[in-house]
Amino acid sequence: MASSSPHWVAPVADGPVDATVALPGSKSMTNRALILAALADGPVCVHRPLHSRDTELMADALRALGVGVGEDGDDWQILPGELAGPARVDVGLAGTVMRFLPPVAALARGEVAIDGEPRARERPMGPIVEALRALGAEIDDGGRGALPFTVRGTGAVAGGAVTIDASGSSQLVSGLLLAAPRFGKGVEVRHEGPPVPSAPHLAMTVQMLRAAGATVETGENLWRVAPGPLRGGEWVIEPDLSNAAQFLGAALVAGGRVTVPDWPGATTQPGDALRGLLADMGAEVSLGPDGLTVRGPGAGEYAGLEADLHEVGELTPVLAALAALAGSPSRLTGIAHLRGHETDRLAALVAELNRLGGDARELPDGLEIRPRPLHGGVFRTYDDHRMVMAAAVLGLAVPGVEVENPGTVGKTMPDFTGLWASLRTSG
Ligand SMILES: O=C(O)C1=C[C@@H](OP(=O)(O)O)[C@@H](O)[C@H](O)C1
Ligand SMILES: C=C(OP(=O)(O)O)C(=O)O
Repeated sequence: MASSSPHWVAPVADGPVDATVALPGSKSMTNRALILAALADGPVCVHRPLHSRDTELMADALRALGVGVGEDGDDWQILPGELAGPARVDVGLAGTVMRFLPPVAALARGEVAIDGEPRARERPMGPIVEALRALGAEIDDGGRGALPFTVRGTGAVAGGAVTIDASGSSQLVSGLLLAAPRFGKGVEVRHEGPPVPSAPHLAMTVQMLRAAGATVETGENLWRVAPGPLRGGEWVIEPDLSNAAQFLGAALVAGGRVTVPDWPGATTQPGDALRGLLADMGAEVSLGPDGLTVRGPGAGEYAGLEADLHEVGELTPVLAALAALAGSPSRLTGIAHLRGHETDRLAALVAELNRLGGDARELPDGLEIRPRPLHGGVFRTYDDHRMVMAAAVLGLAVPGVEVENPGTVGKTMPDFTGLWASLRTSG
């Protein structure tokens, strides 16, 4: 996202925090609900959706294909229609749009041209393009196996069995599964290759498909979706628990308490793992009627983290910031696939932590971070919303952290700086 917004100086905590922070809806659930609604056989209301760049891009993409997406207050009303091109779809830098939309485009009649930001053209796409072709779709990608490409839909996809290597992104599987009830034969996806990351996101896909009425069977590295209707109705989107990381983390860095209300008792969101991860770092974590409460001791007073984050990779940037301010070293592993995220997150985190005087280094599949006294300076964000969030966490304890292009946080949290300011005043 090209932007020249001025730097944001991340506020330093002037004492322990004592805050309750209500979070916007989950990006992952909102964009799944939009896809399932677009393919449903009746109208759908999505309650408490996330309104952010990634979800607006999804809504616009579906509108371009002929789906009615209207606003009713904060809710989204979806009116499925006949899917048709010609259309142009901009995926921005949204992994969920670039992997979930092409299978829907393949169901449309007509041409759908799909492109995104320069970095989107570098993110893993080849396996889903190949899989869609094997399932009967026609896609012209100029042989690149990447964006941009044009899907030439006939109004139907045959479906059937396909084998892919989804080690680069779980979204390659989720995208195929979400549209599969509308494929003639449904789909059987088999993964072959190094392990697929982000297991909770795959569970979310399966759970939401079933909630919409689809028949889904799963095995080891195997997912089967039967052809059949998806029902209209209602979705209630949970708060985005991955975006809770920086707020709950503030309690560790500044000391004090942070509560996130409406924390679900059971969820497929990977952010739920924060309960265990922050407890491992020495936070006091309790889930009760008021939500999830985390109490922490302050920078330097909590432990580093030794964790395999393969299943919860999107938590890494904030956990890395916490690690840099911990009382002992950290080793975060299982996250080689983060090199294909919004930016190469392993390289970006090492570069920016070390620019502030930190001691971080890349491992083949992760990061090793040794706490050191940090100083202020410019923190580059590489069009990555979670780099802004990581910088904010550092800024609580380090004066003068100047965050470049803070507006990029709007990918999933347009009001991030406003909510961050509420940390210091609410309670
Ligand atoms: O399906 C989803 O909603 C997501 C899956 C994960 O992708 P990867 O498996 O590519 O890491 C995650 O990092 C991303 O933020 C959202
Ligand atoms: C990896 C992420 O996003 P995307 O959906 O673009 O893959 C993320 O939000 O951390």
